[in-house]
Amino acid sequence: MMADANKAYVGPIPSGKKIKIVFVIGGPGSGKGTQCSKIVNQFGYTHLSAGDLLREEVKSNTEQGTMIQNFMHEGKLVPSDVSVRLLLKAILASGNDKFLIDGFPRNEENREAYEKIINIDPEFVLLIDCSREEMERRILHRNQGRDDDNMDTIRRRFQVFQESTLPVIQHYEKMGKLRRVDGTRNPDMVFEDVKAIFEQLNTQANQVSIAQTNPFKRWFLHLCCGCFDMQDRRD
Ligand SMILES: Nc1ncnc2c1ncn2[C@@H]1O[C@H](COP(=O)(O)OP(=O)(O)OP(=O)(O)O)[C@@H](O)[C@H]1O
Ligand SMILES: Nc1ccn([C@@H]2O[C@H](COP(=O)(O)O)[C@@H](O)[C@H]2O)c(=O)n1
Repeated sequence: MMADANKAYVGPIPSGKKIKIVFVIGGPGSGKGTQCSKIVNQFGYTHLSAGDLLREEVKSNTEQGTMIQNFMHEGKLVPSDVSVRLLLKAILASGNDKFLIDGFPRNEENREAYEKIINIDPEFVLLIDCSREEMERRILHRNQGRDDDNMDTIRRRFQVFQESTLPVIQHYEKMGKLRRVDGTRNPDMVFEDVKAIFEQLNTQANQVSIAQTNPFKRWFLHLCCGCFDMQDRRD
């Protein structure tokens, strides 16, 4: 049997480390990767694409790589412990403390395995909403030589999205964690909405840290927010 590094023990994440996770989900070709690059440039996250990590693993020529290739070729989801361990390994290898996890969780099994193995509550889940016709058109024009960008596999990937990913979306919606953007527009317009969501997260984080560290600034912030409130009411 060939040596298989990914079956080796990985983790856990050191308990004192504060790590921020944002999940980015959406149908195949909805523009997840495209928006993630823009978020990375503007907000300094590390982009981890579950699909890219799996594609890398396929190249490793291991038994696990061949198993993954078979799942991907059919547009099916790879067993969750495999994708979660690849994600964990990538998080541990990175020096960063904030991650966009793109294309994950794709089903309830992914979500449960993540909660068992990584268990860092996502700040929020960004859903890029797009019509099926538009996603299909984009994938067929993508031209990146992906083995799964053919009509048969695309059909299967859409089916997986409908049957397996929608319950995950509903789960996060119930928890108040879902942030939905209309992904049918051009990439810059979509990013305007995405940017506003990340800016809001930064504002909340700043207010929390100010409140935690400095009572004078907390009082000042309270005063300013009060003034802005009054300004809003006057307008
Ligand atoms: N808003 C957009 N408008 C038009 N084309 C787009 C838009 N966003 C992305 N694209 C193009 O559509 C194709 C798919 O985009 P991308 O790879 O970002 O999607 P994805 O959701 O990551 O796909 P997959 O799930 O299949 O990996 C790419 O060729 C990309 O350049
Ligand atoms: N959580 C995941 C993510 C992806 N896969 C497999 O990879 C294929 C391509 O994914 P993209 O996000 O790059 O479109 C996908 O069709 C699955 O076969 C997975 O199993 N689990």
